[in-house]
Parts: sequence; structure tokens; C-alpha cells
Amino acid sequence: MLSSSMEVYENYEIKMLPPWESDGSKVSVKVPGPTLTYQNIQYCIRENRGLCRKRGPERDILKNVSGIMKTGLNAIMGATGSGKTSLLDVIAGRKDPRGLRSGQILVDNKVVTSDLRLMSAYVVQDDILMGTLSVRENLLFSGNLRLPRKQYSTADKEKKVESIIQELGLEDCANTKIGTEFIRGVSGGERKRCSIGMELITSPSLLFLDEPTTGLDSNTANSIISLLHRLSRGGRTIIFSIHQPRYSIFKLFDHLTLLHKGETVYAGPTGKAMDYFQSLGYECEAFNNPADFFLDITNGETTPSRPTEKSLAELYRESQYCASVKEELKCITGPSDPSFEAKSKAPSYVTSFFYQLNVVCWRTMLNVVRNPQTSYAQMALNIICALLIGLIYYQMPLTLPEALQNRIGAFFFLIINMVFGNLSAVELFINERAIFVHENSGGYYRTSVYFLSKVFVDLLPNRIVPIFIFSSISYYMMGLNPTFTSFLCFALTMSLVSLAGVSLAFLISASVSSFAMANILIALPFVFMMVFGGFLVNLNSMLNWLSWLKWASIFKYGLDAVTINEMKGQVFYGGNITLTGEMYLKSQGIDYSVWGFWQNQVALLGIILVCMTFAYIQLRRINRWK
Ligand SMILES: Nc1ncnc2c1ncn2[C@@H]1O[C@H](COP(=O)(O)OP(=O)(O)OP(=O)(O)O)[C@@H](O)[C@H]1O
Repeated sequence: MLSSSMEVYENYEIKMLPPWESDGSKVSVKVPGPTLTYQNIQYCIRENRGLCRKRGPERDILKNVSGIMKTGLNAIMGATGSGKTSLLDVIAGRKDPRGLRSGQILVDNKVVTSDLRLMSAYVVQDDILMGTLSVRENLLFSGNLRLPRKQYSTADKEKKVESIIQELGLEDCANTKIGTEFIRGVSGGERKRCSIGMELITSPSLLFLDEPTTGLDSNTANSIISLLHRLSRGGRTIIFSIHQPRYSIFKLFDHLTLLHKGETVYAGPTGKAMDYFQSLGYECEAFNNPADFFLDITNGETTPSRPTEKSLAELYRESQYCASVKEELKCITGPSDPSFEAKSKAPSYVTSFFYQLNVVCWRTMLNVVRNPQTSYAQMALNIICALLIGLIYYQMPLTLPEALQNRIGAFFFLIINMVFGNLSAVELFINERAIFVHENSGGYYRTSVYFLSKVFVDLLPNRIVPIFIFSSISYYMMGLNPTFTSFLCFALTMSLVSLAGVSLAFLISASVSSFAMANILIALPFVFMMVFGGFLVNLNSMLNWLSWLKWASIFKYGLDAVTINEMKGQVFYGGNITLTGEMYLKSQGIDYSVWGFWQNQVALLGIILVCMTFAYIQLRRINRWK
């Protein structure tokens, strides 16, 4: 079984062999963790080349590798680019399965299905945590979403979080925020511990870590590996890739897999690796770190006393270590049709949709409240713009020609402000892309939950409230139609225009992963919509085959709606000329009937719904594979 309760293992009597004498296949614990086996793994990637993203030739990054990982610390080492992370990702089921040409991965003789994958845990290299939340809040977030409510009450979850805080030695920083670019938070080591804690919450007995010590100073790295070592003695199989560990770290490993250019050059007990390479004629200098020595061998920087034509991978394949792995793998009989079994299980969540929505909305709200710069800027921008527009068009007269010119100019200005004032929305999904992908693929919550939390907590309060304030200031300063209904229609139109702009920004934000790309993609449709809005060019005089673009213009619907709202019923004077608002609207070809007004709101609503739906689809389509 993959899962074991943390409380249970805490009570085990742990019998440990001295680390350096451990033979890697016999870590002595009362209840062993799962055994992961992988056989003949061949993994290819195909790189896109050139501007047209032409598909290049396939490149093997893992070449027929096999191995067995048992309870204890299983390290995957190798020079940079040797395939450590790729092997870890493939056996953890995180790598795109389309690249897997052959091979089988079994955990306790079972094929790794989506559910099985969710029951193991994977700690990514770059700690993915919500920076505005404290260590305790992050752990509780993980616990709330990943522990079944039927088995764990709120008090149980809190107890579990506290036990993890103690287990990981995080008591001193439990209430400290993780940290963002604006908030100084916990240290690198505490961050890494918290990332491990986020995964330990489900008490997984199979834990994968991608380079857990990268970026940490040697003492912190030491304490992280010591922590993993301690956890492994509770009956866990811990598998991780690691770059260049110092000796005190290296000696804690139970099992070592050494890779070179996608091939295994050693896989066996860590304590036997030195003997193995010495038997091949390599001599380790006194005081040299064995880990460095092995990497020097794979890099060709150390030469053997008995040169051979054979590569290290070939020598390993002829060794007793490879033979014993093959022998053991022969005894493991996987299912007859592994692909069928793997596909037949769909991933399931342990909590309901509404519960997830509640928890994720709460976190999003905390995040907005604790990181209020964008909200403040949005509010300030709206107030300043409202005052500016109000002053420029202060109490517009009814006398011609300025009555018409100023009103249309003011409306165009307002709509531009509404649309472009929400450009900040493009950062929404890009900023949190890594955290969303990690949590969504880790079984925290559904895509729809995340999307709706953004709509409810970010979109509505952050965009609608400032617009009502903006409308109230500018509308009355400009001296527009004084009836309250007209004001409400004006504020509604402004809100819909703004939401339509935000929805398009959401769609682009969910579709690309870089700000530069998002900025290019958002500017283009906005500029085109502006041209087809009816202010810069008379749409009736435009080429027929081009003028249809006006139907996709947020500007056109917004401008038409506020113009009707203001002009209908107004009378303008100039010398001995009297012009009614209706006459003006007719001359512009604007339908000023009741439906003529509301059709603009319906069209804006349509744009919002279409963009939001596509934004959600794009979020679902984000590549979860590594
Ligand atoms: N998705 C991918 N697309 C393109 N190349 C890839 C992909 N995944 C892995 N590779 C390539 O496969 C090789 C092995 O990569 P991998 O990340 O596994 O190496 P590594 O040993 O973990 O290196 P490092 O220690 O630098 O992280 C590299 O040459 C890498 O560029």
C-alpha cells in the first residue's frame, strides 16, 4: 500500500544500520515502504526547431534504463544533462507519456495509475508556495484540500499540520509568511521544508524530490537530507535527484543510481559504489569526496589504471549489480496489459467541488488582501482618471457645436480608459501558472474551482467596485443626464465594457506563459477594436468586407450604449438651430429604440461569456507534463 499514516510510523521502533554500511536493499524498518521498479525505460524528446517550430529528429534522453528503488534514500546522481530529472519525472509519472518509447514502471508490482500517482508525492525543485500565506496556512491549505473530510475533522487536520510543523522543525517560523517580492519571508531551508511538508500532509510512503538541495547552503542542504533520511526510516521510499552532494550528505544515501548521457553507469548500494569503480581501475585520492570522484569518472576527468574500449554503461551492464537487478526484475510480474489498466483509472479528488471552491476562494482573498498593491493601483487609477475626465469635460453645455463634440469625445475617452485600465488582468494566470499547474496536477483542486475563485475574488470586487466609484465621480462632474436611471445605465455599460476587456485579458493570460507575449497579443485586438469603435472612422462609409469587424468591437457597443443613454431626450441649441438627441443618433445610424440600447449590453455580455469560456478551456489545456 502506498499510504501509511504519519502518526503510525512515529511509533515504530526504528532499527537503523550504520548509514555507510547499509547495503541499500535492506534498510531495516518495521513496515517497509513501497518498492518502485522500472524496466527498459526508453524516453525520447523531439525538439521544435526554427521560427516555424519545425519538428526536429527524436533524441533519446533515457536509454533502456532499469532499476529498483526500495525503502530508504534513493539518490539519482549524474553530471548536468545526464538525465537525472528526466528519470525522476518518468518514474514519478510526471513526464509527458508521449515520449515514452518503451518500458514499464511498477509500484509494488502495480502499474502507476493516476490515483496511485496522486497518492505519492512530488516536491518540485523551485518551491511552489503561496508567498502571502504563512507556513502554517500553506500546510493547512494542503491539508484541507488533500485529506478526505469524512476521515479528518477540522481539528484532525490542524493536529496533523502541527505534527508536521514539529516533525520538520518549523515551529519558529510557523506563523511567518513564505515571502514575495514585496514581503521578506522565511529562509531558503525553511521554504524547502515547507514544500516537503505540503506533500507529507497526505502521509505518502513514496516521495519524489527534484534536486532538493539546489540553491541551499551546505548546512541547510545537510539538514534537509538528514530530515529525508529520518523520514525514510519511518518506512518511506524516498527518491530524489541531486547534483553534487558533500560527503556528509552522500553517506546518508542508501541506494545510488549514477547516470551518464541517459544511461546507467552504476545502480546499487551506495556503500558498494566505491568498490565497484575501484574494481574497474579507478583510484580515489585520499580526502576526495566520493560523490565528486564518481562525477569525475562519468565526466571522463579521471582515467582508470586499466584502460578499456568499453564505455562505463557497457561495463555496468556486464557487472553483477546489473545482473542482480535483472534477476530481481524477472521475478516481478506486472499486469498483462499495463496500458489498459493505466488508462482505466481517472484521477479523483478527495474533497467536493463546493468545499474546494470555499478553500481556494479564501486563499485567493487572503492573497489579494495581503498583496494589495494591484488593487490600490487599480482604485487610484480609476479615481484619478475620473477626476481628470470630470475636470476636462466639466459640466458640459447644451450649446452647439461643443455639446456634441465634447460628449462624443468624453465617451470615447471613458471607454478607452475602461478597456485599457484593465491591462493588469493579463498577469493573473501568468503569475500563478506554476502554482496552478503544481496544485492542479497534485490533486488539490479542479481547474474550474481555480478559475471561479479568480472570477469571484479577483474579477468582481477588484474590477467592478472601482468602476462604480469611477462612474459616480465622472458622471456627475461632466453634468450628464441627471436622472438616476441614466446614471445606473451608464455605470452598467462601463462595468460591462470593463469586464469584456478583462475577459479578453483573461483569455490571453490563460493562453500564454510570458508577459511579453501577453502584452503583444492584448494590444493588437484592443487597437483594432478601437478603430472599429465608430469614433475614429465612420463605420457606414467603410468597405463592406471590412466593416463587419465592428461587430467584434467592445468599443462600438460601449460607445453606442452610452451615446444612446445620454442623447435620447436631449435638446441642443446653436444660434437658431435646434437639434434633438434622436436626430443626432439617427444621423449616425444608431438604433435608439429600447432594444437598440439593450442589444449593446447583450453583445458585451456575449463577448464576456465567450472569452471566459475560452479562458477556462485554455486553462484546462495547459500542459501539466514536464
Ligand atoms: N522536455 C524537454 N524538452 C527538451 N529537452 C529536454 C526535455 N527534457 C529533458 N530534455 C533534455 O534531456 C537532457 C537531460 O535533461 P535532465 O533535465 O533530465 O538532465 P539533468 O541531469 O537533470 O540536468 P540538470 O542537473 O542540469 O538539471 C538534457 O539535455 C535536456 O536538455
